Amino acid sequence: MNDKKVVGEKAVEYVKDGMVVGLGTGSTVFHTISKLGKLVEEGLSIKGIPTSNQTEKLAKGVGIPLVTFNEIEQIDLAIDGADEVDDDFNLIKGGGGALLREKIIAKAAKSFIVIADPHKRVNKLGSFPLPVEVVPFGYEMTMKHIQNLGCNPKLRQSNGIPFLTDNGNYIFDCSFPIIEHPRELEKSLNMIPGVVENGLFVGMADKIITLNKEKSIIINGRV
Ligand SMILES: O=C[C@H](O)[C@H](O)[C@H](O)COP(=O)(O)O
Repeated sequence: MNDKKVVGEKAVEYVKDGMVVGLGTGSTVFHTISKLGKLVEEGLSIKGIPTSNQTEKLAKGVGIPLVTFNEIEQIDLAIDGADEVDDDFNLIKGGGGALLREKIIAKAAKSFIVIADPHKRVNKLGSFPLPVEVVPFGYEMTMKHIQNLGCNPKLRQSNGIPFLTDNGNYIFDCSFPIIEHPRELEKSLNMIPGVVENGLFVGMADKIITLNKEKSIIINGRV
């Protein structure tokens, strides 16, 4: 059984005719987007707004009509994966480098559903290095300020050169000890000049779709 496929396809049940849907990035939401493409083919009428160039390409490929922010009033629902999910619905995202657009879209959505295979579930965030997007200008100095918050930042590389996000920025993957206070850390990071955004999503997710040990689907909703 493909856990990512199971949770990814389950999320499709929340998509209704006429909705504007925020389309996340990654290997879990791949299954959501593929399934939505099939439903569009069968007559479902939705508009998608992608969180990355990769997702834009995928969504176009499966026939989902896309919109941009200047064409819509609001996003009804955003669906996305995560790198870590804690018991309080806090997330680490950005393993694929799409965290900035993902956060903009999650924030704009009336409802935000996170799909996570069981490996993503943790008691406390921090085993997965936290992605932090920074502008290239002065990144060496930005790195020192990030480091002062108590982590070991590594500049993400791709084929021997710095990885570039869809926004033309760099990513530091920051190994913290366990993150005890995600809200505070999220704010402190974003106070550093040069930091564009970080992968902590605190208090944003409304629903987590995952699997339990027996591989049954569980859906946790914020009360
Ligand atoms: O930048 C990438 C995103 O935050 C992804 O949603 C996250 O990395 C999870 O990806 P996957 O579903 O491939 O594990």
